[in-house]
Amino acid sequence: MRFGIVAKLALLLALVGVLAAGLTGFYAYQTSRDLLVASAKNKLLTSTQVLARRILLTHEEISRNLQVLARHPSVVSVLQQPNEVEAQRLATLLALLMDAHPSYLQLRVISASDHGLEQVRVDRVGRVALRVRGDDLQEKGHYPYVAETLKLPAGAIYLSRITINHEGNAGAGLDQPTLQLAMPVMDVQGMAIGVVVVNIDLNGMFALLAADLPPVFKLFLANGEGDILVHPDSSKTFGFDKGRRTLVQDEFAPTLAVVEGKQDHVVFEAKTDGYAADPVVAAFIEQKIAVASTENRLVLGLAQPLGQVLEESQQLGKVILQIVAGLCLACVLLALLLARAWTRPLDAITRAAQRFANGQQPGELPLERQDEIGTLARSFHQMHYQINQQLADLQDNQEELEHLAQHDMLTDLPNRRLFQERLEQALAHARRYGSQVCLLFIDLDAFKSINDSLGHDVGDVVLKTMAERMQQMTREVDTVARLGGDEFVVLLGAPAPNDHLTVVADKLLQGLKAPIRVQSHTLHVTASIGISRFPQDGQTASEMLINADQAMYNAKLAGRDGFRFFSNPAA
Ligand SMILES: Nc1nc2c(ncn2[C@@H]2O[C@H](COP(=O)(O)OP(=O)(O)OP(=O)(O)O)[C@@H](O)[C@H]2O)c(=O)[nH]1
Repeated sequence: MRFGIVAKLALLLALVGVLAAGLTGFYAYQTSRDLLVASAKNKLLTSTQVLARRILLTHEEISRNLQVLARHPSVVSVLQQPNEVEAQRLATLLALLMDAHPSYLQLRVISASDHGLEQVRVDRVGRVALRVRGDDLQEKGHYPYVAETLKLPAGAIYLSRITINHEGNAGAGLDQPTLQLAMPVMDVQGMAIGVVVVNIDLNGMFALLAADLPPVFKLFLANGEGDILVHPDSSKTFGFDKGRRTLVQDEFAPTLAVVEGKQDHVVFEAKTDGYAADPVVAAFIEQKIAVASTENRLVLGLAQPLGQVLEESQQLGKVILQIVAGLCLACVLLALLLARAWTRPLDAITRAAQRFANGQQPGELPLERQDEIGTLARSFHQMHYQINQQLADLQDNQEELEHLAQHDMLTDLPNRRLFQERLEQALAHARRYGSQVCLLFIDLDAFKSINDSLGHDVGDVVLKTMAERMQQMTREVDTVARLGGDEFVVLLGAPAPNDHLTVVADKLLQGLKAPIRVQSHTLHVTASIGISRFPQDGQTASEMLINADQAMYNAKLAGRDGFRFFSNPAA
């Protein structure tokens, strides 16, 4: 039972501790996880915005280059009066520009006349830019980047759709994701006489733009309708080129709001469709490009596997788990110690109660405590005191009862019952050791007349006085008893020869008849004594008493105020 309370209390405290530690750990882990995801989303959004800004800057740079070319005298000259010297100078310039910009696949100066004949064209072949000459130059007037650009005002930029380039003379850009930017070239009258066109290697450009992004960041690009143009899984790009559209909003549903222009950005956690096994955290933004074209919106996104984002939280989780385990252990130990400390005073009270139940002293109790345990201890102490007190009273009462059962109420002398016991003991002792027992039977003379003449109260005083005198005149080892009425007996504790007995009886007679003053009366009360001795006058207690009584009766017959020895008539 005692262990039960300790165990239960310890279990309860340990449970509370473990629960608190566990919940704290769980919320710490959950909060760190949420913070990491939120931080990853922020980082992704910022990186996507930086990337979009770079695209804008790249676009502006290309525009500036086209503007430089569109106004370049060599370009105007070649378009107005084609000549080889100027064409070669221009080709060299274009080659230099391509060397400086690795994402430029092709730079061309195309005439507005001659069905849009390519006047000067430089293609990228491997790592070098080479001029294309003669019959390899083609008529491009029917291509939108020529026809549409020629309609633009001076300095305006044409931006093509981003597509897979299937143009016959695309060179290195053939079957590659490409976009074309073009600008009209004006003569002094402001008439468009040709265009300058640059073909951009989309993959190359994005590889450069995204070069300093963390490798775990995956790049996504879609056009304004959501057609995926750049994707970690290249099979999902340019679906429209293969006759089936692959849309970014199909892969990441939250991007629909951006594609539809309802939001300029979204950040979310989502399951991917195959290129990564785990869910990802992603940020997508809309990037507008200031050109007169249907292709003036891009949807740009970056994604990072959630597992990689949470790597740090996994580490933290392990540390938290270790801390929680340590805390739990500490809680259990602390709970045990506390439970033991708290129940120790209760143990002391329980032990005290057990000792008390076994009749021992209860021992120390925590009486000085001011709490409920102290109250319990003090109550127990009080209860212990009262029970002891009652036991003592009971003992006293029992002793008193025993005394009453064995003593005469009036004189407080041993009564007949106690006297009988003592006489039997004395006889047994005498039988064993061959010693003597002497019994003096004393009866007051004419006591009845005192009662009758002076009243019972006076008679009582006489009886008490006689009893006191008998006790005073006998020794401690002797027993004086009142058998009833005015009959007393004296059992001598030590054997005495007959002459000594005579002295004792005489002394008693003399002592008893001394005057007694009661109220206004002076009484002279005598007594008669009969003596019986063991072994000669009787063998049993009743024989001894009867024979002493007989002897006393003889003393009465002889005139009272005297004593007689029992004389066996058969002897
Ligand atoms: N006051 C008083 N009287 C008692 C008590 N017990 C008995 N007596 C009386 O004691 C008297 C005893 O008288 P007895 O011994 O028979 O007669 P007696 O007058 O002494 O005459 P003898 O014995 O022949 O001398 C009776 O009257 C009883 O009523 C008692 O406790 N108190």
